[in-house]
Amino acid sequence: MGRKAKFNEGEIVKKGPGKKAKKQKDPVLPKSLKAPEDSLKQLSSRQKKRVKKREEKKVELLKKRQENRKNKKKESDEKIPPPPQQDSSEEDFSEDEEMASEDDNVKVDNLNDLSDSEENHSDDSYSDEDDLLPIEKENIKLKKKQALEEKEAEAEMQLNIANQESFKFPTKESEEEVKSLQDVQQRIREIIAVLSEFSKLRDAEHSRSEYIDLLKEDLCTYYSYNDFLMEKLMQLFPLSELLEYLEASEVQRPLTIRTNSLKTRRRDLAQALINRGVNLDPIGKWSKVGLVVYSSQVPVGATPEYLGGHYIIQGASSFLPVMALAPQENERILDMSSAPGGKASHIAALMKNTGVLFANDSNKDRTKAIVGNFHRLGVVNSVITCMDGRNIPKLMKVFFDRVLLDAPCTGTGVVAKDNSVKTSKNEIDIQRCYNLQRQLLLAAIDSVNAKSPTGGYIVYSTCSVLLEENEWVIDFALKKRNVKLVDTGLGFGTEGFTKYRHLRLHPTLNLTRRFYPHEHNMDGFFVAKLKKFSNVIPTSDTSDIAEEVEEEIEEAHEISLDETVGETKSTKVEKAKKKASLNGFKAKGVNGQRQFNKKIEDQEEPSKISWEDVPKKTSVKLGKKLKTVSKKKKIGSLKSNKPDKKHLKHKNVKLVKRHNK
Ligand SMILES: C[S@@+](CC[C@H](N)C(=O)[O-])C[C@H]1O[C@@H](n2cnc3c(N)ncnc32)[C@H](O)[C@@H]1O
Repeated sequence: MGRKAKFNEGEIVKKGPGKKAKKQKDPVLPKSLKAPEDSLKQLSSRQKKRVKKREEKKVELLKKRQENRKNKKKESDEKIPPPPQQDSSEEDFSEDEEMASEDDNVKVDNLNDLSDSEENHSDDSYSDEDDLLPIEKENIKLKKKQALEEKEAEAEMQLNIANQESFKFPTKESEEEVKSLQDVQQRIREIIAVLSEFSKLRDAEHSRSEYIDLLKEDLCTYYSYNDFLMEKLMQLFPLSELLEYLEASEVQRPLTIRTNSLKTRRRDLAQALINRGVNLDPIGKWSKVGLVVYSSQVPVGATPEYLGGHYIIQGASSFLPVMALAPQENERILDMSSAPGGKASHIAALMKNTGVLFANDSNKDRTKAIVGNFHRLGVVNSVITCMDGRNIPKLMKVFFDRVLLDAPCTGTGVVAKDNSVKTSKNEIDIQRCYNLQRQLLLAAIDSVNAKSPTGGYIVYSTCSVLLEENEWVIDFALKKRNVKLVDTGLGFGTEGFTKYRHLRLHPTLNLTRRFYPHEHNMDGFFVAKLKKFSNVIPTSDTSDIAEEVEEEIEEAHEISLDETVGETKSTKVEKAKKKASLNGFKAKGVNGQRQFNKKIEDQEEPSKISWEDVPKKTSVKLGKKLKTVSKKKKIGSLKSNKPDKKHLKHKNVKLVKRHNK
């Protein structure tokens, strides 16, 4: 293929021109790429001088070495007579010695020339830099800059450490001094630094809780939260993350819109809005309908596209519960608390206006907003109702394929939108919320048909970050109804809590998802997806594994008291306990948990439960306490995920057994 280039022209002896070669000359390397014949020609006058200097030095060095060698030989010839025979190793040794002495000389020379060589070195680097490409020069500059920055950072860190060490716990007098916000911020950092290495940096006179109280006080001052909410947040997040969360909550989330797929496609909508001077992008890979708006020359809530119902302004987090619900065409779906209809219209779009969508809200005024939005967005498969969601199962029990409960909540996840949340919430508000949320969730579950061929799902969501309104509500439902948690299918989000301080929640709560402003650039949000596996509502005396465990222990105890069987009391009880632990429950703690559950169930009206009420470990005591255990059985179950039938079957077996005995 083609002619071969001959870059080694000098070496090749031509055998004679070929046919082609006669017509055309062989290709040769262009002059610009060829190595310069006389490299000195290319050097500047300064470089030439330096090269000359180096050459001279080399020659001098060589001369010195030769002289040294000659002198040595002379000395050795005069002093030591040559040995008659030398073996090779000795020869090597003398040679080594010679080499070493030579090296020493060189070293001495080098040492003498140190200042010189340093000069040379800098000269060399200078000349090297001269030869470098611009990009390489830039690289060197960048490296120098980086090194400088590292040095500065190190110095700053040392300064911080020095500051940390000098942090003094404030006295009452110093506390009274008026401080700027900057001072408060600085002290927040200092306290966090002390808390991170408490044993080393603490003031021995002050306890950890004193430091934490001081930190809480400063955080409340700096971020304008009330004491109650700040304490809740401090319990939720590790300190380092807490600061990130608080900072992110100060900033509004990006403006996002959802394409109404009933009327247009995202691509067409984006083009139309770009033409109007809207700077936007797809929201992310996780949504096919979301767009994030960076800037706009027109009000996004008043464009012809908006008025024509091609999109709705909706926070990114609001997409999530509907995506988790995954509505199907021709289903019967209920949005239990749907005003102003943002999520409900998304559900209608995914149903492609088929089936029936019940959009309910207890607030009459707010339902008007649902009507308006549905008109604008072209939702035609809906029935808008205004009733207390808790009453829906009375009218439509086991009726829906899917239910969304986007529950009323404290809104602690959306402080960036509504600053008043920071200071307006207290314990009573939270209790009021979670009591209503629990009742609504049970009603939502009771409205769903477990036998739905396509569904049987309930999605629960809130825009709160508090555990009491999220995992705790779900944990309650898991105990009260025949539902189990399933994957939300969202593919991202932080796992829900299964442990919180000394509270232990159902292990599957890790399937729920939390969303945070500092992690996901969304409002604080919670999503859980439940699957109903039986339409039977467990009654209060329906038992569960934990109860069975207690029964077994009780039974064993009764038997041992009767002394009808050969086995001793202790062995019977031990056997039962073993069986219990095999069932996955420890006998210890069950009773305590039960008492705690009862307290929750009794809370129809808001009342104060502090986390300290949660029992850590309460052992089931045998003997006198047995009566109390059996009384409590009537109150409720610890976990009612088991279908009733199975349980009753089990009970029957047990009754027969007892009868036989
Ligand atoms: C978080 S908002 C719902 C937002 C709505 N899902 C959306 O995306 O547009 C909670 C709603 O619950 C309603 N609500 C409060 N108590 C209710 C109850 N007992 N039954 C039904 N809805 C209730 C409120 O009126 C409020 O509109």
